[in-house]
Amino acid sequence: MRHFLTTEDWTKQEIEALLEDARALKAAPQSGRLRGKRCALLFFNPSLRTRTSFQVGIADLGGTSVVLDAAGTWPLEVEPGAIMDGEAEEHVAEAARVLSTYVDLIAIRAFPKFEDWSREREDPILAGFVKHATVPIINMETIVHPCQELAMLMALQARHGDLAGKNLTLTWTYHPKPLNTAVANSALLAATKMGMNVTLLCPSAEYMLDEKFMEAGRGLAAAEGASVRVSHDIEDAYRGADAVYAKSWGRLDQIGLPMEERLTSDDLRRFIVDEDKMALTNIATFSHCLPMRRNVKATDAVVDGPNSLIIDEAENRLHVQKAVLSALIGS
Ligand SMILES: CC(=O)N[C@@H](CCCN)C(=O)O
Ligand SMILES: NC(=O)OP(=O)(O)O
Repeated sequence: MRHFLTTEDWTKQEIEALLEDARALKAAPQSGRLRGKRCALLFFNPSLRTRTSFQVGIADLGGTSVVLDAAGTWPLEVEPGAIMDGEAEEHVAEAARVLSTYVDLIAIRAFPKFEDWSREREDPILAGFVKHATVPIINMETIVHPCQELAMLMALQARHGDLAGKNLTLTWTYHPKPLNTAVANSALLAATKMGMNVTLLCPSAEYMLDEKFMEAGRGLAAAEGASVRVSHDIEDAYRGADAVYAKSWGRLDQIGLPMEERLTSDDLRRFIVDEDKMALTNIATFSHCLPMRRNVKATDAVVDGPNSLIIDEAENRLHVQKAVLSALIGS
């Protein structure tokens, strides 16, 4: 039995095969590959794209899905051995095993709570389901977002062809709230796996991603003869980029502090993706996972410009997830 938890568990050839199948599914959306199959989609956080594209995609393949919003199910405990005298009414040991008797696959979205990174970086909710469920698990975004990775790669390949040797600048952007690092971790993993040279642009060393993802990215890049570098210099990081990917994230060293102590300096609004910065690039494409605050993360001119891939990438979520579902439980 195979899961889709992180692309780190899938070889480059397997990722290429998923992308190839996604293109086939885009051309011929309907099939009976999931006939008789039932999927549970469990959301601990909001979603527009993931929720819709999974439900529609499962229907396209002849399967059925049930969406469970965590707010509408029982508060869940995931710690092994917990004395459950707090908020949680149910342990993942039961939740995962019971769901496994009803459905053929469980997909989970569970962002870190940004309370204790040393624990959250182990992805405890997803790990709890993997441990106790007896059906395949798909990660719909936890500390990585592998479905977004595939959608990003599909959009980049459609525009750039072979991605090997192309330069991707992954830029941090301002956002009023400290956001999850999952999509940034994932953009790094996906791009390096395909042999792109990644420049990670962020304001200072405090904004670095978790070293385990940096190390993984460096390893993947090295295997493809590509590179990962970090820059805190906006002009330097944009120069020569073929693709710009934007994401905001909160400082890992501030996780657990009260929100009023985690405010981002207004000065960092200058990291917005705008036409002046894009003019430094090699006529780069622009993308972002969405949802996106316009004129905070990127200007309207960039978002609505001819090199913006945001809608293509979002559409691709449907196609790539159908390929993943087919690979895990399809006939
Ligand atoms: C506003 C917010 O929390 N955005 C999330 C959503 C990512 C895509 N699902 C983030 O930027 O991490
Ligand atoms: N990009 C993405 O995962 O979108 P949603 O959060 O709307 O699902």
